[in-house]
Amino acid sequence: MSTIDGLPPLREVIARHELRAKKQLGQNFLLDLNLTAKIARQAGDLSQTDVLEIGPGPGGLTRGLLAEGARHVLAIEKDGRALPALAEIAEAYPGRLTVLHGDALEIDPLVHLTPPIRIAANLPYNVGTELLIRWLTPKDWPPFWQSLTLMFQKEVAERIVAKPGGKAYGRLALLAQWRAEAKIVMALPPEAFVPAPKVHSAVVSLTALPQPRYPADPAVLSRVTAAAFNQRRKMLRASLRGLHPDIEAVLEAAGIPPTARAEEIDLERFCTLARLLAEAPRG
Ligand SMILES: C[S@@+](CC[C@H](N)C(=O)[O-])C[C@H]1O[C@@H](n2cnc3c(N)ncnc32)[C@H](O)[C@@H]1O
Repeated sequence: MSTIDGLPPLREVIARHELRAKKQLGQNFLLDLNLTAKIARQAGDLSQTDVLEIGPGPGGLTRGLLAEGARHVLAIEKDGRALPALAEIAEAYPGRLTVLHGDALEIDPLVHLTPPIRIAANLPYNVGTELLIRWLTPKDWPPFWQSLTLMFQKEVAERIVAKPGGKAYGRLALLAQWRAEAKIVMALPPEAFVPAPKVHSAVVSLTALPQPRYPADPAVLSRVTAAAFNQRRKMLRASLRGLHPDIEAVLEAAGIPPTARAEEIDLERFCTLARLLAEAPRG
């Protein structure tokens, strides 16, 4: 059977390299190359771009990214069993695929990448969320990446793009939307993966904004949103009491009713609150 890139079908690759999915590595593979090419297209024009891919596994998404014209893909994979399959792809795309064997949480990929850089990944959800938070909270902004195209459990994807007023809205939404444009671009049912996970999935696209949507000090904003959402059912005058001796006055100055709860407050008002707290003497 031929495939869109002329390499063997992924089912055959997996069988030949005995890549039985390991649960502890969160392995749910995408084997449909039309689907992986479609995900790769969501990452935008890749022809002049280096792509950082985390967790390539047998290489379904990697092949999608290369077939869609990525200038260079740097793939970091923890499971050594996947390396022979990835080496075959590297051979088919000379000079365009570099594979690093290791834990993406411990490797600094920057030395291997040339800007502009985009990131794409279908990762175990716990690793994905931790990396997302790191990518969204660098020391300086704009970050090293232009866009993130990431597969998440549907419920996590909904938390990233959530607007005020619902259960999904919280720190992750504020963090993502403060300095990036975040949207869900694809929904995938469990059967899209082998083996099928228990949950539905979605691809989230995040494009870095040149500067934050509203000015605020990142550390103060983080402190305010942590305090507000750690006790999300309390009124803000109670949950934020430790941040200022007269928190009610500061809330009112920010246009926030002191009796409101965190999930009712939009990003702009959280940023105003963070600015006022940064100016005011600490309680
Ligand atoms: C959900 S599978 C996806 C594989 C492939 N991208 C696909 O779409 O078919 C997640 C992949 O991430 C790898 N992985 C898990 N934890 C990792 C980590 N900390 N660093 C790098 N890769 C990791 C797994 O071995 C696995 O290959």
